[in-house]
Amino acid sequence: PGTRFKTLTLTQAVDGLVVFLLFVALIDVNKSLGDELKSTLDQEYGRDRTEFYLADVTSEEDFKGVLEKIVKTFGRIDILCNNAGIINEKHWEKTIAINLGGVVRGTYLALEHMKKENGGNGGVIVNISSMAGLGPLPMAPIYTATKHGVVGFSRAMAAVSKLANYGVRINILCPWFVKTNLLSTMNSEKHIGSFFPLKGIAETMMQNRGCLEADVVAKAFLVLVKDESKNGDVLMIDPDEAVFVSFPERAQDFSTTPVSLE
Ligand SMILES: NC(=O)C1=CN([C@@H]2O[C@H](COP(=O)(O)OP(=O)(O)OC[C@H]3O[C@@H](n4cnc5c(N)ncnc54)[C@H](O)[C@@H]3O)[C@@H](O)[C@H]2O)C=CC1
Ligand SMILES: CCCCCC(=O)CC\C=C/C=C/C=C/[C@@H](O)[C@@H](O)CCCC(=O)O
Repeated sequence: PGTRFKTLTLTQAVDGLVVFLLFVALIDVNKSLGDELKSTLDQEYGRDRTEFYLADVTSEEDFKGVLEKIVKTFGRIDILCNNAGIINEKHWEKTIAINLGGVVRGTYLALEHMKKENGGNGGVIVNISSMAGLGPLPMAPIYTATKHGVVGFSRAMAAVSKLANYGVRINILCPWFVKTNLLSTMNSEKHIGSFFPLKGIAETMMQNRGCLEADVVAKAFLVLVKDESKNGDVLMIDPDEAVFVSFPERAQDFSTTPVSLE
């Protein structure tokens, strides 16, 4: 949902994905972006390989209805990518509703169709977080919070799926800065609000280490889709490497410094 890379980069980005899959459903709240993307993919792969569905991931009715339409038409959901995301530190409730609420909703709704106890075929869900989901970005505390939430929620749901034998793997992708429309919103006070004076931090990070192309992110996505040993795994990708992140098994296993409460 909100699975949207720039038209050119999406064609490159999901090259392997569309070839790999029988059918790709594109879900987005932006009709013009969705129609444009479908048109590009039709030219690349033929008119019967993708379909665009207009939906707002913050709407239970929209999202539920679209997934039901997709399952009715194609019989199943094998892979879901919860990708919709924005940066808006001013209207932070909207950011939470999309970046975290949309991922929760998409995960729960898809599991109803995918989990084996419901007669589903199992499959894999990949939730798109960010490296800001692993370490705070000072210019975007709400964005940071939503991306940390995506990591925590998805890791917990992966444990649920394993314990409940859903047959659905749930993994997390944490990219560095990527050349997409989202980055343009970083430079506007309208989106960053009172943290706008700190935007130089992100600019310096990009100057020092560059930006990823969307097709590289898509290759990392396919690792999480194809490696059936991965469930609850967090793949971090930056301009130098793609690495699986290790977390302590328990909260108390983090490196700690004792404090006397006397
Ligand atoms: N661009 C970057 O530097 C990075 C992006 N990400 C994450 O990647 C994901 C994709 O973002 P990008 O492709 O970079 O940005 P983008 O702005 O190009 O794509 C986001 C898509 O989500 C859609 N969307 C927004 N609100 C929606 C809603 N309520 N319902 C349905 N669709 C909605 C937009 O219409 C757009 O097509 C986001 O979750 C973002 O946080 C993670 C790390 C870095
Ligand atoms: C608000 C902009 C979000 C843009 C889209 C992204 O999700 C990009 C995230 C990319 C990298 C995030 C890295 C975070 C690193 C933190 O652990 C910390 O190292 C940042 C410290 C920044 C500083 O003070 O130098």
